Amino acid sequence: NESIVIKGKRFLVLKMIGRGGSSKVYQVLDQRNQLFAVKYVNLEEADPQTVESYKNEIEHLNHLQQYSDQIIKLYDYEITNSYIYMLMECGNLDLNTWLRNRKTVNPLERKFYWKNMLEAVQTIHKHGYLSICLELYLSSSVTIMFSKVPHTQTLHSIRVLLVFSVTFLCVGIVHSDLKPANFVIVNASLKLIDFGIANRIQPDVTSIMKDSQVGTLNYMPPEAIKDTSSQPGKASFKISTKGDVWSLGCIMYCMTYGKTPFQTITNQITKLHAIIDPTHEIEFPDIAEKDLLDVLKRCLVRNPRERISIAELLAHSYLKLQS
Ligand SMILES: CN1CCC(Oc2ccc(-c3[nH]nc4cccc(OCC5CCCCC5)c34)cc2)CC1
Repeated sequence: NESIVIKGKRFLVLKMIGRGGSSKVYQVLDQRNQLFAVKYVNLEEADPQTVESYKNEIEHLNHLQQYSDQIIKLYDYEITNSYIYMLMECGNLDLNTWLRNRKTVNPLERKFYWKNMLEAVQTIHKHGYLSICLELYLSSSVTIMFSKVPHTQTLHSIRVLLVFSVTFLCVGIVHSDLKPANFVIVNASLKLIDFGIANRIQPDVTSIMKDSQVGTLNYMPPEAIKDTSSQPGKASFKISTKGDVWSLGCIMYCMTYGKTPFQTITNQITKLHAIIDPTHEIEFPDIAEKDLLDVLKRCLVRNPRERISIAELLAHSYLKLQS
């Protein structure tokens, strides 16, 4: 077996976990026989935008470590002009594979995984770009308030910061491509492994397209399809945190009914129309857990403004541990 050296530490490669265009994820052992996941990105053929997207993802992942245990741990990383190595926490199984292998889901396990997913997504919404820039703006304006600099200079710099923060307000701080393959089971809880910034990672070559869920429409919110203002590949400001609520609702729908709401529609165009068509009623077969039924119905509301929020979902009676 080959080995990898990251920041002077040697790791033994056990197997490849998954691969994307220019990236691969390996399961490795360190000298103390600790298990890690290493994400390797080959930058030789990567264009500057791709390189930037990876650096962006590392920055985000590094920044979010401190806020929640539901974000995969990033222990170290090494960036050169030709490659990136990210030393991360290794999970047992991604949620997509887990869902495919499980016919029935234990209701308590489902409830626990739901809480983990909500906490992970709330973390990237709360501590994404938006809050960094607001914190910057607020802290700087407070310092200016108490400093002795002449007013004209002060007002000018507040204006600059205001423009800066408003611009960031428009740039999505949401994942906007959530699906089960973005979550991994580590011991008994779910953790988010990427933020939809860098290119997709598929499982190892043996598993074909369907496993990696790359480009699946099954979790896409209606507003992302209707949003004509965004060019392909551009983060559109119309996508809000509510888009992630729709995607999480689709994941939970799958954990409840064994399939996503529009999975039976195989033609991709027909599927897109169904997702945005208000007359296409999503079926909610009756289940014992009435609270869960309510959660699903409130997540899968086509109008993002009427859709339930992450904060309301975390306060929802479904997550109370009475049952
Ligand atoms: C199909 N087969 C795959 C291996 C194994 O499942 C996983 C094990 C570990 C993990 C993982 N841990 N830390 C991880 C840190 C980053 C990325 C990670 O995966 C990336 C990508 C791997 C393919 C599936 C989608 C996620 C990471 C993830 C899947 C068993 C099922």
